[in-house]
Amino acid sequence: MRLIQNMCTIAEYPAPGSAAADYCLGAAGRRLVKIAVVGASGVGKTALVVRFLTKRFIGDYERNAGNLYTRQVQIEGETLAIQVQDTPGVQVHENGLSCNEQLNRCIRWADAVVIVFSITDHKSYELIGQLHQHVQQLHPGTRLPVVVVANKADLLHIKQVDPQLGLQLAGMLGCSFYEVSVSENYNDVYNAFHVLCKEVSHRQQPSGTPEKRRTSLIPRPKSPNMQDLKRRFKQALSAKVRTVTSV
Ligand SMILES: Nc1nc2c(ncn2[C@@H]2O[C@H](COP(=O)(O)OP(=O)(O)OP(=O)(O)O)[C@@H](O)[C@H]2O)c(=O)[nH]1
Repeated sequence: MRLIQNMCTIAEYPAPGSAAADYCLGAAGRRLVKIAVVGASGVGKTALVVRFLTKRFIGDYERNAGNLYTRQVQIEGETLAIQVQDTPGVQVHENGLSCNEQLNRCIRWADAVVIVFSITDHKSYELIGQLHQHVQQLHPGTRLPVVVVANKADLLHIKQVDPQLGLQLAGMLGCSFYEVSVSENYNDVYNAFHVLCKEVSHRQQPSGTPEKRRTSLIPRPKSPNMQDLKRRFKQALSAKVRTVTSV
């Protein structure tokens, strides 16, 4: 991973708000979007992250240790700093999902999550629901933006999951869904991250942002009903005054 260009490996699971976590923000102090990529082992999480960051598909990776990468993206005219946390594959035990503290810390740190499964691995698909639930449990009181990604769409001849099922499940969970082939297509990968960044960016906008202020500066046409009401109110008042003075 050290050879990858255009991004920097910062640290493994930096604590939220730590100096390491903010390192790649740079002096520009850009708004930061933090994304965790989770899923079963071998589904292509590292390949997905690397593809998004470098546009390149690199076939083989050493087993993932959970690296954090950063890049800048343009979202609606604003340059945002994005940190992407790759994570080791989630393990499943008899009594369900097994997420270690590292992974939980990473999910808590994130503003948004990409849940990846492979269409060639039904077990990885079966994890989606539990993973989504786990993510939301670690963010009580908010609904974290999540995108479900079905990877390895190029391997149709050995598929175990119909991508349509992924779409349905994502819909039920209220998530966006992307079917991608990290090895063959960059655009779908980019779109999946882009939609997530956009959602986080919108959520981060405090009220009274430039966007809102700009619109409030545009003079609004006065409601004809209000005008009418005012006119009638004045008429009624002057009639009353006339009545009072005539007594
Ligand atoms: N054919 C094909 N192979 C892919 C695709 N994406 C990833 N792979 C391959 O799948 C294997 C696993 O990819 P990784 O990115 O290491 O998967 P991972 O989810 O990070 O795996 P862990 O680190 O074990 O959690 C590698 O051999 C990749 O080259 C894809 O879209 N198509």
